[in-house]
Amino acid sequence: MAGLSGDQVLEIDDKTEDIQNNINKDSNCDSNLTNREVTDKAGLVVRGEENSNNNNQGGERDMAPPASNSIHRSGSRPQLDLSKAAIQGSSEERDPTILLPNQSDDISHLALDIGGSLIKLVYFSRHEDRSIDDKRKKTVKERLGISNGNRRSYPILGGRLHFVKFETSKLNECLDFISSKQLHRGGIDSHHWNSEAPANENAVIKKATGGGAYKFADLFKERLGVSIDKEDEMDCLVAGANFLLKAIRHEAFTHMEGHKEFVQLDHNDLFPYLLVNIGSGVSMIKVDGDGKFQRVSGTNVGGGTYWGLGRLLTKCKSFDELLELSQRGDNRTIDMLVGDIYGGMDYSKLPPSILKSSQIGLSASTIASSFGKAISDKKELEDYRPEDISLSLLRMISYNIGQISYLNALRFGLKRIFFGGFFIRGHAYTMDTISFAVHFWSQGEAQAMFLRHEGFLGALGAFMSYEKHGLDDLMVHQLVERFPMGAPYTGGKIHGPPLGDLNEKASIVGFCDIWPESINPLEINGPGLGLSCSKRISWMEKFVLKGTEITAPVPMAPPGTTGLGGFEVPSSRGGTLRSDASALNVGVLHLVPTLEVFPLLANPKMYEPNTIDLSDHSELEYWFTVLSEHLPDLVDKAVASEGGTDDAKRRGDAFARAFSAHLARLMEEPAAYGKLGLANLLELREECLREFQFHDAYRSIKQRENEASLAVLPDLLMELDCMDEEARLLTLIEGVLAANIFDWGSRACVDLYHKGTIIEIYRMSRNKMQRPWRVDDFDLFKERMLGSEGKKPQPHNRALLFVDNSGADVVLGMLPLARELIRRGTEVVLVANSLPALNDVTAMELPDIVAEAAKHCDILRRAAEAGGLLVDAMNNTLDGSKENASSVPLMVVENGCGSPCIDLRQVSSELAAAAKDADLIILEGMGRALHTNFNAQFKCEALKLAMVKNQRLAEKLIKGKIYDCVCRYEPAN
Ligand SMILES: CC(C)(COP(=O)(O)O)[C@@H](O)C(=O)NCCC(=O)O
Ligand SMILES: [Mn+2]
Repeated sequence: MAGLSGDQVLEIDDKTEDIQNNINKDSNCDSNLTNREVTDKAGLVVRGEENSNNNNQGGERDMAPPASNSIHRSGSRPQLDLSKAAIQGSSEERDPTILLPNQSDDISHLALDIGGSLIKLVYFSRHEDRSIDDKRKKTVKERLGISNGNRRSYPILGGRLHFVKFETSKLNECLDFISSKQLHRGGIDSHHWNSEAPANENAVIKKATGGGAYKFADLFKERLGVSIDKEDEMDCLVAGANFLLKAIRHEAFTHMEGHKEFVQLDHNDLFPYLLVNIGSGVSMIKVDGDGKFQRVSGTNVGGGTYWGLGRLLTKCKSFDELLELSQRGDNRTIDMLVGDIYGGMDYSKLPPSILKSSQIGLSASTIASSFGKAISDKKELEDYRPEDISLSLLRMISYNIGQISYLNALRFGLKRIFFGGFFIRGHAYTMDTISFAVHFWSQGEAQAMFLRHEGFLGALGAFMSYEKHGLDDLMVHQLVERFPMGAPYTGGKIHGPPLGDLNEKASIVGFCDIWPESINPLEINGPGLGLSCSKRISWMEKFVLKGTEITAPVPMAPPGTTGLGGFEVPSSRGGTLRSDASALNVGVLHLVPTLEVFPLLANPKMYEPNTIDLSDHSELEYWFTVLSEHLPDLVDKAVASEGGTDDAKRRGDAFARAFSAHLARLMEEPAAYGKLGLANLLELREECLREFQFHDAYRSIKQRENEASLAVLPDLLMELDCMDEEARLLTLIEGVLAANIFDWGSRACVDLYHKGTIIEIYRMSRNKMQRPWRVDDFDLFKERMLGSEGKKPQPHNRALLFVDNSGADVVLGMLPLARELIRRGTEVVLVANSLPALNDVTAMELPDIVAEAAKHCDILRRAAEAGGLLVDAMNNTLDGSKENASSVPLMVVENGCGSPCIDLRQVSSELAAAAKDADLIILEGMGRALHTNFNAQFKCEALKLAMVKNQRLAEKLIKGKIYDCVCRYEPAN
């Protein structure tokens, strides 16, 4: 099959002479472009070592973006600064956007659920939109018919929803937290949460639910000057559950025998359901719709019973300790089992003369009576192991709740039962036990489902009770969940007193719990926490130290004996309980009202972006290893991109630890953060980099490759123009495939770059482009483009080109292809990332690249002018042509993501609008066309182009080998 073998590629260093061919090997043109000239023109050698040496000498500083590019977050309190406020656009518009040029801080809002054992906090931080409404955007908006009028008013441009909890006994820590984040300010009246803070702070009202909203109201007033507006607990639970079930894709899951599976819910068929909230006590609520519910039952035997009795019987100091203890327990020592009564025999195996009904089917290990053995044993409390007591209690309570729940579901004919409340704590054994009881009593007819945000239903509901926040009608695709470093380890713990020096760092508890999302880590010792410390840099040292303590959560030793003696044996033995059992599996919810489902997906409900299934453990292990091995190199690049300073090195180190910890966590529990695909892992890496303030690790590499490629573009275009249509189309597609080799995310490719210049590699790659490619639908595509038997087909109306990498990939691959389409009368929209990811080109960078290319090409220039990409229209035509007639436009839109892959369920509104009139999609690169969307079906024609730069993927996906190519053409669905 076609493609470069590893050996062939390795010849580059020795055989530079072999690649003296011109870019177009078949060209009849008398190109005078020699390899030497190319290299000189480009002036570039991309040998990795030379690169990083330069970087380490601080050579990159020049390339650093202007300061305004970095996200500024002041630690001081957000107060709206209305000075110089102005209406953007027409003031006659219905909800005109008001620009606050001097407003720089987040705006936060808070709701609480103050329960008997835990305080749950949901708070929202909103960022003012500081994106520049540049000319490109304006023209694109005009062309695509996007107006500000359809922008929602609340929240103006989204924000983030955070979830934190505290033990109620540590209320003061909670108050400190609220105070340090200034969450008690902002929002005056209880209805309009987006009203701004009044001068008189005493008027500030916060929504709260749970008993503590009454009990601690005075304390809130005294300490924070906040009045508590009490919300009905049931109302809140239901509102919270409804919001989660409708708005979060991977919220509900089943948990049977240690296996977690996310449930795809049909939002139109959600009601009715039974909501079982297990807090200190248990409420069972029949939910028929938004705000329509009835508390149908409950039980006083709940989480409080487990914790209360458990504390008395075992002397445990915390709920989590008690839960942990249960994992080493054996309940047979204390529970009376069927076998104990029947001499070790299953009830069903008793002789028929004794067995009245063989239908009961109780096994010898079934618990006949919880704690029943304690009656006959002549033992005292001290004679029982606390571990066994804890397990026996846990099973007793969980089974009981499962059973009562099922009976209530049966009573009202409800198909679905959702369990929430902090009793569950993501504890595998508890969930298995409840699931088992539901399954057992319903004889498999009913299934228990659990919620990832189990403990936050009430707090979320209280939050929803602020009117007009616009969250109630948010859709799944408008929410992006992110897992900052703090999230998996959130314990809601607050820092101790101000830190003097590094020796005190060990005393910080939960250091990483609260900084990443709303406090600029660089200011962690600054005013953000109300702490003052002159050693500004010390936070990172502390983090790094703390990071070494953050090992992957270690599973407890399997109890071995646990589990025997149930109705049957739940096979999950709580092995997934982490050492920090209170840790949350929830991230920060980013609310992005501008995200939309890509309108050209043939079947959005069935769409699954990921091609590789990471629930296959060997697959997960492989990608885990690949990403771990990439890490040192990535850290080098990231640190170099920030000038190689000591601060950058420390951040690089912390990033490596954070990302490794995430990987380890996911290896242990792949579904911890929702359903996991390769795209999520690759995105997590980019997010993690951003979290540590590395905004564009490959910036200088991208710039150099762009310059080198732009230098040879005119020659390439000249050669192309000498070809006939058919040869040109083939050369263009070859060009895209060949240039896709410039991928800094692939180990094999990076090794290659150490052996040659980009131009050498590019030529080599092109010369190896023999057809047929491993997946080769070129002839079909050619027929669609050029027609057959003399019939000229209708050109496409609009093509969306999802571009991938900077440098040769976009300049020598995708731009010439775009030019060909434009030449045929097709509007072209280049779709690029909103944020950097590896060496992918971004929508911000593209206009400059296009402008540079347009200097040498009239077709591109006219199209770019028409698409608003050229700010100053050039007067001189370069090819002497007088064709000044208007051209079809070339536009650039952002895709809404910052990852090497793309999930088409969540794209920018710009892209969704551009898709409206599109009849051709070209997806390019491994990330966008193979890892994701390889199997995606579209309503319009689709061309998927990529070079496979990973041996394993090549074997799995196309039964080929590394450097094989994919050209998949699919007609409209
Ligand atoms: C990150 C990538 C998807 C980027 O590929 P691209 O979309 O640029 O073609 C790809 O480089 C990749 O899958 N890399 C990891 C595997 C490896 O090192 O082989
Ligand atoms: Mn890429």
